[in-house]
Amino acid sequence: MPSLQSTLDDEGVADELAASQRSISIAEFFEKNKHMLGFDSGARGLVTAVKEAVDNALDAAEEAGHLPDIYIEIEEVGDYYRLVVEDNGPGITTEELPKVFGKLLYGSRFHKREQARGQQGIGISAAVLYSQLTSGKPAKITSRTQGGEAKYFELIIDTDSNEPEVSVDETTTWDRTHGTRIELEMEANMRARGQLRDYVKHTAVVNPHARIELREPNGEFKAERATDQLPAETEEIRPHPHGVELGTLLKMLEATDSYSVSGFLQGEFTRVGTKTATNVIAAFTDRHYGREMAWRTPATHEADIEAAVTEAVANKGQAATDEFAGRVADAIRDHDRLAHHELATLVEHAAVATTDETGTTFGDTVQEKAVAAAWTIVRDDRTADLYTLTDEATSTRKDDGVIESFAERLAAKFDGEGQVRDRLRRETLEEYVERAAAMTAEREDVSFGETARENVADALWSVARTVPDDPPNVAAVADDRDTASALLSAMSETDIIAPPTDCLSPITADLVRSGLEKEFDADFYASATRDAGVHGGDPFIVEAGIAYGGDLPAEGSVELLRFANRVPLVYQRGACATTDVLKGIGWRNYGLDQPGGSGMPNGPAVIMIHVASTNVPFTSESKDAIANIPAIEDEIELAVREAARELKSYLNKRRSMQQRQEKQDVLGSILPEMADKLATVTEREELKIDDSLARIMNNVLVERRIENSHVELVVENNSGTSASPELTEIVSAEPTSVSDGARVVEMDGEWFIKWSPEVGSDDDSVLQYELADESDYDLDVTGIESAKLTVNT
Ligand SMILES: Nc1ncnc2c1ncn2[C@@H]1O[C@H](COP(=O)(O)OP(=O)(O)OP(=O)(O)O)[C@@H](O)[C@H]1O
Repeated sequence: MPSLQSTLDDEGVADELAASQRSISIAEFFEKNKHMLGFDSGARGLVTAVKEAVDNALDAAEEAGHLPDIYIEIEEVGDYYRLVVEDNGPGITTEELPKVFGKLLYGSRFHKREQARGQQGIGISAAVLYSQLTSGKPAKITSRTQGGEAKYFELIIDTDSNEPEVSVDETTTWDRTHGTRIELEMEANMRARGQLRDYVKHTAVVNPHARIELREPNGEFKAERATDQLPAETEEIRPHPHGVELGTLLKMLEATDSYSVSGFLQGEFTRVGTKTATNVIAAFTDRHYGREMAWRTPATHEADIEAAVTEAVANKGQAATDEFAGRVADAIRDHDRLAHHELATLVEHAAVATTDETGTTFGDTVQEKAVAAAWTIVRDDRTADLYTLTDEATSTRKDDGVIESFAERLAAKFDGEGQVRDRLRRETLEEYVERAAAMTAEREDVSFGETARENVADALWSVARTVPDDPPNVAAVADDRDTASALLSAMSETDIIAPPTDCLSPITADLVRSGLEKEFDADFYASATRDAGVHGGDPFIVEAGIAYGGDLPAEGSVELLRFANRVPLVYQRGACATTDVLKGIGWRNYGLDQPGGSGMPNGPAVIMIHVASTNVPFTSESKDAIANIPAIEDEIELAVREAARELKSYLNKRRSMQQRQEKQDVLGSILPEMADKLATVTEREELKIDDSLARIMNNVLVERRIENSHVELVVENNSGTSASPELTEIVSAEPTSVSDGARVVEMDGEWFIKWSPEVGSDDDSVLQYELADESDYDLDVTGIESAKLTVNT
């Protein structure tokens, strides 16, 4: 077939192409790109549909303050699978229901800054779309709001218009008093049963307040409620100034009712009050207008100032002129440094005071002339000033002559056109320093490196003054990208307290731990919850947990559990920021095996990571993986490292205990033989092995000595630190004369005598009592690791 080009000229091709252009409906687009929404295969499609429906069910129930009660059923019906998900949420009104299920990009959460599982308003309608595309059947929905009648709908999505097409709309009966039931038929298979089970099981782990039941062709799974406590209610918040993008800022500037930037900042952002707004505006003004250099005032030139001001003032009479000039000179002397606008204010005050004193007026023109005359003298000494500033800011190794010529060159830069007020932006100042330094380095054949240049620019900028000009108003900022960009930079460089976290509902470290304990039989658990960070104006919190040892499989790499807003992430583990961060950590430092020193660590461990945010940045609409956002990655790393440090100290301790035990075992087998030999050779009584072993091993030794009715428990501390063991002696007769500090409790004919002595290093403690009758003895010692304890009773 001939190509378009071979049959048509350029214009013809363009016309032909123009004729074939048409807009594409959202539903049509997703129909062709199902994989983006997680519906790329029958196996995966089923998992995604369950996930979307269950996430919505949990969101809805929690939002209405109900403890979620969710029922999931998957059944094979002919060529298709039927999925039913029921919840006890608030139900959906008759007006809303068709749009919720029959229109893509329709939802209640997209514009809210509040933690929720749903974000985009695509999930459930995409499942409806997938079901109708593969089975040709409509979605069947029952919903009932509290006190209302149950409604039954059948609908499909019209992919051309992205609008619901309702075929059945009637009243029905339903045993739930409120909630929603959705029934979808779709082409599917159970090949992803593992992922489906994992999703439901892990959802139960991080949502202990939910009751979830799953029935599928090959079995059942039931997660009963572990707590009646709903997660803390979240509040909607405004964006935080840190991390907002320029496009978003421009949109907000256009939409706001505020006139001033200060009002805008305080009204549209969280954590901005008057003080923070003032700080942001100062930084903004510095960027927008630049700062004014404040020169060291010429202390010895008072006479010159008076003369210059006098000369600038004409026809005001000798006495008034002298008074005015004197006042200006005095005021200048009172300042250590002076910027142009400060000089103008000071001259204005002198003019008013002189008028009060002498009755002669000094108007704007006279004041301007006086300012110009005095300013010439104030800035006249700037080479010396720049010399001192540079000398202080650079290393002492720099030669005086070098600094002098640098200062001269830098001072000359301030002679340029338009430099009347010595007002300049930071970039210009840096450029001046750069050029003067480069020239000095070249001419004097010395080095004037990057750090020295930066230090000099910093020193000069820190003595320069923020100008008093009003910042541009909101409309002016919105109109100009550069100005808006300056405001954005000012917002991000100003210290602002972290956003409130009541919009987030982290699992909390304790529940992360108990979630892991509930799910995995391990020897050790650790968890960490970080403070909130900000990304794109949205706050986020990262939590991490580690389970180690026990029944966890020792072979192969550790298991990673990923969660975002309490939703388990099932697919695309390799594309997730959590995986990348985990791979980048040097796990050998924390006691886990890591072949080659990078990549997933090996060992009997489960690592769980939860990112909670008002807007989790996913890599795609299917919400399978968290994007590589540096601020979030840093927090993931810190959370994981925090938990990993606990793991490390646990493993170190365990290792040293193992070594100790091995040593003790070896000694335990050698010592009796040696003692036996020694006793034979010396013909003396055999040594007490336990005592010697305890001393060699620096153990705490506990011995019972009985003489008639008198019983002693001797605690001998051979270790280098003090010990606080708890001893419980259980006897079958009533003890008397029990030594101080003991608690005696009788239970069913047995007496429990409990001591908690504090025994210093190399010291001992003797605990005693009397027993009139014959008795059994049973001693229990706690508070000391078994490898560091020898009990000889
Ligand atoms: N079971 C339900 N009970 C009550 N309201 C529901 C239920 N399911 C969905 N909704 C409402 O319908 C809206 C659309 O749901 P949908 O799954 O399409 O998007 P979402 O959950 O907001 O976002 P996402 O696309 O990220 O999942 C939700 O925002 C919610 O307001």
